[in-house]
Amino acid sequence: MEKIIVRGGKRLNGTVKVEGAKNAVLPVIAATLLASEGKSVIKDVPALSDVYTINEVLRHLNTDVSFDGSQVEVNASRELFVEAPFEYVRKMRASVLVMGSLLGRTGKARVALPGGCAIGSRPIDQHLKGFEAMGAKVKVGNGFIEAEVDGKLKGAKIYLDFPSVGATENIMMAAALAEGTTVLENVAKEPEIVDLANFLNKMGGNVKGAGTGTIRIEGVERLYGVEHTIIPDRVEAGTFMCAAAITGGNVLVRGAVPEHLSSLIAKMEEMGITIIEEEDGVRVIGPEKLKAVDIKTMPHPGFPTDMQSQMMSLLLHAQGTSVITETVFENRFMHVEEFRRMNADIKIEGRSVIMNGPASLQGAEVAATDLRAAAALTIAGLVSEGYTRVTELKHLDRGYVNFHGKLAALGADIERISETEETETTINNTIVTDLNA
Ligand SMILES: CC(=O)N[C@H]1[C@@H](OP(=O)(O)OP(=O)(O)OC[C@H]2O[C@@H](n3ccc(=O)[nH]c3=O)[C@H](O)[C@@H]2O)O[C@H](CO)[C@@H](O)[C@@H]1O
Ligand SMILES: C=C(OP(=O)(O)O)C(=O)O
Repeated sequence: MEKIIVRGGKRLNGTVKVEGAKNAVLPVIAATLLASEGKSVIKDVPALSDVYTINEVLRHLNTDVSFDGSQVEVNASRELFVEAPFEYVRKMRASVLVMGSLLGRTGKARVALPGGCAIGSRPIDQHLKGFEAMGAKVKVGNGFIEAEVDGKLKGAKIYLDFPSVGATENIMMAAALAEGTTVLENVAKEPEIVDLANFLNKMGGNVKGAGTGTIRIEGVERLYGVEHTIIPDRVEAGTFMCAAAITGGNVLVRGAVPEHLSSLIAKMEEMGITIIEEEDGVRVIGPEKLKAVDIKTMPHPGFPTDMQSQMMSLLLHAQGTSVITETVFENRFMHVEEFRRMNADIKIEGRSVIMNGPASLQGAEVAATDLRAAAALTIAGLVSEGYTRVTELKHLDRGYVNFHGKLAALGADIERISETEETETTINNTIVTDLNA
């Protein structure tokens, strides 16, 4: 097992470059299944475990997929298999995103039921409602969801009960090859939805309105493999912005797109952090003291739930009482107990967390409960007394490429080691005193 060891007290300075967005690349790779002719070439793909998983799912569906660490190429021109088994869906819930493409292209999909996860129960009823409205018969049994349509899916008017990102994407992909027009209302407006729509349109699709509350998809006969570059990861960018700010540092987050980060930037400015939009990214200059603020997570353009735990680290370090209310997922506070292990003054009340800062954070061994918690605990470690060890890094690797390396390049005192290395270091008595501090 590996862990990150970080010693607090260093200011971050310099430039960090963000990768392509995990939450954009996963649906785009799923959408390559729609191309019955030609090869899809996807650029700026981050080397994340989730990308390896979705590539495996596609290979299992009878496509040829190559990945050189930054570019994915998919040839989906052969007849597709239609089943995504539990071994993939268990590893990564976003595997359900192949359902819309499979249904649109072949008229059939069989995907293992995703089940709950550490941040909530995460049902997919809105995805299925959309497929049914387009004429698919949906059956759930033996741990699988099966959807099938006689002939082709038919365009329909679909209203989502909640602007679900995954449901919007899955239905867009299914509708791209349906007969007629689909009008999808109350949809998610995230930048990743716009990236998917751009990809579908390049493939020969006809998708309008992505980024607004209503998306209109005119089904087409056929889609083709094309080249596409993934948008920068706004959550990775936001994570480094928090890391820079908490240390009172001065960091240029290269590739960060300010329009994708407007709610985070607004909150950071309220906290007294200087944000400068530069030509190639966003510069963050942390103040000596951070001001407390309240935050409520919401669908885009509201404050993103995927930045909630990193912001919690920052607010624990701020002067005064802050409240974070989580409205997107019903159980995304598992990291609160881990922050308590670091001496945080923090309590949960219903869907809110109340923090009294500034906490005198202390290094401790803490376990990541999801990918953003892994980053958040590391960020808290940057300003904690002594050493913080973050374990369960399989979560971190789902969403961050070389996280510790990028922080180290900015001046953090941080390394990633295996358990055995720590024992050896301890035996060699190099940092043993500090590690036990
Ligand atoms: C791979 C990817 O892009 N993941 C992102 C995506 O997840 P994901 O697409 O799973 O998130 P959704 O927007 O679908 O989920 C938001 C809320 O809607 C609920 N819901 C969703 C679908 C449904 O059919 N029924 C239902 O009740 C969920 O349980 C959750 O409470 O958007 C989330 C919300 O911004 C982000 O945190 C994730 O990082
Ligand atoms: C919750 C997240 O991702 P996923 O939907 O893939 O679990 C995330 O990226 O923070």
